[in-house]
Amino acid sequence: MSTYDVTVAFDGVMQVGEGPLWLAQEQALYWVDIDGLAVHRLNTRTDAGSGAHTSWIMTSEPSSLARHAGGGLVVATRNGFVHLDTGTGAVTEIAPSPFDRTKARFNDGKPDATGRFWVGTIYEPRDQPAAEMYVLEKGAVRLAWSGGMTNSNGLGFSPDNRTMYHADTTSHRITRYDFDLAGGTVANPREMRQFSMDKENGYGGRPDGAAVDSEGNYWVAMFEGGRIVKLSPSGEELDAIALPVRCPTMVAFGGDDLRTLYITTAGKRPAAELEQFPLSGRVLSVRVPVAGLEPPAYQP
Ligand SMILES: O=C(O)[C@H](O)[C@@H](O)[C@H](O)[C@H](O)CS(=O)(=O)O
Repeated sequence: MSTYDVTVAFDGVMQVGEGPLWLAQEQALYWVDIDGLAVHRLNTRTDAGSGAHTSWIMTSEPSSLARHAGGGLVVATRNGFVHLDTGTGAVTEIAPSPFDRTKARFNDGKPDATGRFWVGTIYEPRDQPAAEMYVLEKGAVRLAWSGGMTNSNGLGFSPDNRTMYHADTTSHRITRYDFDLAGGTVANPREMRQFSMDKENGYGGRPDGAAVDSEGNYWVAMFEGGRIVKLSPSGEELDAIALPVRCPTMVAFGGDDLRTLYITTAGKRPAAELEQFPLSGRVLSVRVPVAGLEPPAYQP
C-alpha cells in the first residue's frame, strides 16, 4: 500500500457529503449534502476570495450531479431531476422521479459519453433488494433495470466506454456489465468484487461512490471501512488509501491535472464515532499518481 497525505479540502461539516463533481472549466468542485438538502461549490482558484464557497438549498434530497451541456448542473433529487443555474441559483424541473418517494430516492449517478445521466435509487426500507436504475435521456426518464440491489452506488464507465461498473452497497458487491454506448443498454453482469460482510472480523467497509481513472482502474469509497480502495478492472485490489474518517462516501478526480482525489464523507454518525474521527463530514483531498477522467456533460 502506498503512502498518501490526506488533507481537508473543505472544513464545513456535511450530514451526508456525496456526489463530488469536478468542473475543469471553473476549477471548482461541486458536491451535495444529501440530508442537508444542499448543493455545494468550492472554487479552488486562489483568487476566489470570499466567493470560494457557495451553496444552494434544494426542495428534496440531492444525491448526485452532472454538468449540463447548456451550463449549470443537473441535480438528481428525491422528487426528480432538476437544472440548477449556478449563476442565478434558479432551479427548474427537468423530469419528476417515477418511483414511490415514500420508499425510495435517487442515489449515486454518472453521465455516460453520449450525455445520458444514469442514476440508481436506494430502497430505504432496506428489507429487500428493490432498488432500480434509471436513465435521464434528452429530458425523459426510462427504467434501465429493477431489483437485484438495495442501495445503488459505485457507478463508473471504463475509458473505452465498453464496461459499466456498479455497486450495491448493501450486498457489498461490485458488478461489471458489458455496456453498449450507442444503444444505452447493459448486458452480461459479472461479479467484479465481493467484499466481506463480516463486521466482527476485520470489516473493511462496503462499496459506496466510485470513480474510474485514466488507466481504467476503479477507486471506490468503503463506507464504514475508513478507506478508499483502488481496484483493477478485474477486481484485484491494487492499492488503498487510509482515511481519518470511518465513512467516506464517494470520490472524484480534480485539480488542474486531474490528480487530486476529492473524497466526500458522512458527518451524521454516532457521537462515539465523531469523537474518534473528528473530521467526519468534511471534504478531503489527496494527491494520487494517476490522472482521473472528467465526467461527460448531460446532453439535453
Ligand atoms: O450513498 C448514499 O446514500 C450515502 O453514501 C450513504 O447513505 C451510504 O451509502 C449509506 O448510508 C450506506 S448504508 O445504507 O448504511 O449501507
